[in-house]
Amino acid sequence: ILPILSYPDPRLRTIAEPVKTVDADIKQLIADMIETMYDAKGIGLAATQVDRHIQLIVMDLSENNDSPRVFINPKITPLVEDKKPYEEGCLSVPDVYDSVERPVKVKIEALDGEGNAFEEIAEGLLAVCIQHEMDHLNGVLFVDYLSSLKQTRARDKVRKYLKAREKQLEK
Ligand SMILES: O=C(O)C[C@@H](Cc1ccccc1)[C@H](O)SCc1ccccc1
Ligand SMILES: [Zn+2]
Repeated sequence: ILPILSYPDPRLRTIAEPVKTVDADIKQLIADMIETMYDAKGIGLAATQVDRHIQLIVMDLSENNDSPRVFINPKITPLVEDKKPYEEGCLSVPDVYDSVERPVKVKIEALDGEGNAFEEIAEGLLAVCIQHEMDHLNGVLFVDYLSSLKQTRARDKVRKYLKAREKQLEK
């Protein structure tokens, strides 16, 4: 299980580098990130969130959490102007949820966990999640789209959440 960076940690603002070769190290990181994502009850996780600054995203939108997906060096192209709001959360901004508007349909071009290139049209939750994760690789958090008042409240909420969790762990 890898530690997940929490907002407003500046390392979350790092721009991720492209992956050159999908070697054994990358495959180990993929396995570790998938385990970390399941443990944290997330449906997506970007390498940035575990302080590894490479263009790697893992995701599992399935019911029984048994079909993980890997996106390496992903490129996203919005296919429609139409945007829709979605109540987003983030494993790096625990206990904060708010509405974010994003294009409803995007094209994804990426490499899979074996390094093979693929292309996919995404709508619905996959479109929301891949754009949320892509933001992480570009040092962007969903709270950046909210008002400064909401960002202040988010910082306070995360601080309180982490303090409470610390106390809990000390017992
Ligand atoms: O922190 C992350 O990047 C993982 C997010 C991905 C996500 C954010 C917004 C909308 C969809 C996915 C976590 O999975 S947040 C927890 C969660 C779980 C189920 C549905 C939505 C959010
Ligand atoms: Zn997130």
